[in-house]
Amino acid sequence: MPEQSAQPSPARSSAPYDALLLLSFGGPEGPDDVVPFLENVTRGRGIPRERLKEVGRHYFLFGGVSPINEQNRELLQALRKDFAEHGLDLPVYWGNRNWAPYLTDTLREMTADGHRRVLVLATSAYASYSGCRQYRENLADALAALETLETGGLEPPRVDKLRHYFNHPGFVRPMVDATLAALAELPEAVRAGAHLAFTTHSIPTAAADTSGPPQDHGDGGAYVTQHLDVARLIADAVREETGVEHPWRLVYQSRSGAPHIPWLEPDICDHLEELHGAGAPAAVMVPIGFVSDHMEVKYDLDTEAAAKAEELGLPVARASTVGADPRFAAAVRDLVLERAAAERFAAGREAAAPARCALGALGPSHDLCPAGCCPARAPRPAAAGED
Ligand SMILES: CC1=C(CCC(=O)O)c2cc3nc(cc4[nH]c(cc5[nH]c(cc1n2)c(C)c5CCC(=O)O)c(CCC(=O)O)c4C)C(CCC(=O)O)=C3C
Ligand SMILES: [Fe+2]
Repeated sequence: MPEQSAQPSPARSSAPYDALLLLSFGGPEGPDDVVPFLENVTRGRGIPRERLKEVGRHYFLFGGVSPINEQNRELLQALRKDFAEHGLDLPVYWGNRNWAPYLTDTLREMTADGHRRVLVLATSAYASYSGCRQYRENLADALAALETLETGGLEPPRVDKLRHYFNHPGFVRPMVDATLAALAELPEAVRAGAHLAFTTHSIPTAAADTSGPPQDHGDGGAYVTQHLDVARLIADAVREETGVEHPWRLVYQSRSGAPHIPWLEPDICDHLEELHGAGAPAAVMVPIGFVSDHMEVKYDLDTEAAAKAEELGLPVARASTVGADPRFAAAVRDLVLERAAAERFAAGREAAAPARCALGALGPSHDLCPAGCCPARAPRPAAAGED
């Protein structure tokens, strides 16, 4: 049998989907963008003014430019390249929640281009209100806005969201390599004793406890459980590779909100202090909570936490994020084909349910967020879920 054919085999078809939307946070691209961007992010969410000034300062330190948009452009190219090389004929668009190109504009363009079934890849790998439902709420808002906008009389497309990919090997393996590379940056004398500090965005403990489907609620919810699973997977893989058992812990960064509201702890800076106090010779910071090296990584880790480590005299290195790694692009292709096959199976157009790739103890995440998944404090319409 010939290996190649002009048409992708049914197993490699993305039908019924006709486009992929890369949906991200967005970030400012110059000094004049910073304040309007922060207004977009915080609209109606009561972030203290002091915190906003502080966050604005972080952006101004970098000329008002967040690295996130450039990284999404790179990911877009990586996805298009991977799809083209594997005969997957699926156009890829890009839209953001908080900055241009805005989600609503991109969805309008997709509608005008005739797309009827759109699959969404969010640049957030885990469950939580901020990392999942808020993206779904913004999708619902954008779809509602399309109804009142000039779309040439076209109905907005039907939108589905890819499942959480925190435990997909194409997300985990690049982080294993990045952790090994960061360990290699440390002076040899302290390398074997280095602690691994896996970091993610702190969120209110109330939001963590209600993250994921209702059966996962409580005790940090799916958010903490999923991060712990990824951290353990990376620590295990590093031990296998180096033969060294590096002590590790999941810690948090980038907290905001009022001081009297409990958020996930410890903060990375406090953790570095504690490590130093306990005689740890070095640490590697591994930002598993983020898909790319955006501002949270460049400022909160590379600037603030690095300064703390310097002050302590603790050697640290920081592992890079997955970004536009070709293995991640391939993982997205795998997830697209899996979801497309699942939709065809559900519609009775495919004989078997697709295989679903996942590492670790938790198994593949759900396709459709069930009712009560990562609830908002004030319920709002959200797309691509059961409620
Ligand atoms: C879980 C999570 C992720 C990871 C998942 C994902 O990637 O989505 C994430 C990503 C990001 N967060 C980002 C920026 C900001 N997040 C803020 C505020 C907040 N984030 C929260 C959580 C998360 N955030 C929360 C609970 C808040 C407070 C309340 C609220 O506002 O909901 C604020 C307001 C000021 C502040 O409070 O710091 C800003 C400016 C950027 C862009 C960076 C760039 O420009 O390079 C990115 C990728
Ligand atoms: Fe954030």
